[in-house]
Amino acid sequence: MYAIEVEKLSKHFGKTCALSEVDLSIARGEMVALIGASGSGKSTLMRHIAGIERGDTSKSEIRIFGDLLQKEGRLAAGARGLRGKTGVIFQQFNLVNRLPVIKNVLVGALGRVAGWRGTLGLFPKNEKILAIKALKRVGIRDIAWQRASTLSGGQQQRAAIARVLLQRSDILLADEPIASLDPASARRVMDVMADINKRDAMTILVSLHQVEYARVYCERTIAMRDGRVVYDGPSKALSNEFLTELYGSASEELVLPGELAVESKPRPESSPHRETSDKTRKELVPA
Ligand SMILES: Nc1ncnc2c1ncn2[C@@H]1O[C@H](COP(=O)(O)OP(=O)(O)OP(=O)(O)O)[C@@H](O)[C@H]1O
Repeated sequence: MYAIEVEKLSKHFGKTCALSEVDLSIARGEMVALIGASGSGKSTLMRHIAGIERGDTSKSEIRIFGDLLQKEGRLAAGARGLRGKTGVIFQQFNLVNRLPVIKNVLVGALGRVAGWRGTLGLFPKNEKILAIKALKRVGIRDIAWQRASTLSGGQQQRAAIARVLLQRSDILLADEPIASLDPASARRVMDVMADINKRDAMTILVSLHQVEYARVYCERTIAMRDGRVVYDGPSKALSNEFLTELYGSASEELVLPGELAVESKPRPESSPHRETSDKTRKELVPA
């Protein structure tokens, strides 16, 4: 059973072709990287899979766990329900800054809480307990009552992941979640996602600017260029030379600057990844 199936998806914004006949399928429980230079269509593709954008009216289809999300530019009748299966995190703007972290996480439970209670922020005790558990899971239990505006970028992303946990989504679409983070924070966020993928079998599609993270955390990478899928296969095959073949000089954008000091380090108990062997998993430390 595929978690995500995209068939012949095209999208134009005026004369700009953002997606051109994209075909892909992602199995339940996979963690797949989506890479591509700026403007290659990654965010647009994610928004379509999340059901917040509609494709062109050409012959296209998106299915979530076999159920139709959109077809030929129209959202399906069951699209609303399917959206609930998908949690989304972005590079920025994930949290309401003036609210404490726990309230931001509790937003994930809104679908289960009566409308008026949710509006007033009156969440039942069991949901609060679940929110605390989710924060513990992502390693930021101790800042549950801090205002979101005071969190570092990495902590904000982990809070956003906790919200997706509370939402009980089956799919996580993470749109450049580590683009503005320092390497250590980026690794922690990737570790948390890898852990959720492994232990909860959550299907994850994560767009990344730097291919090094794809090689370490995702067995499979889908690479896009100018709205098309130009590679779909093992991440380990994406050598810098191959990237140059795919992207020409734009490949520089996809590789961390400078030589990487690659050192093997035993991974923490809480952050293994099912599909990444100890041999291939390396610490990424810019030299
Ligand atoms: N709402 C929009 N209106 C007009 N053009 C858009 C819109 N959204 C995306 N585009 C265009 O579609 C193309 C693909 O954009 P998209 O944001 O999907 O790329 P991306 O790979 O996510 O880029 P980045 O890595 O910079 O976020 C770009 O040319 C972009 O300018």
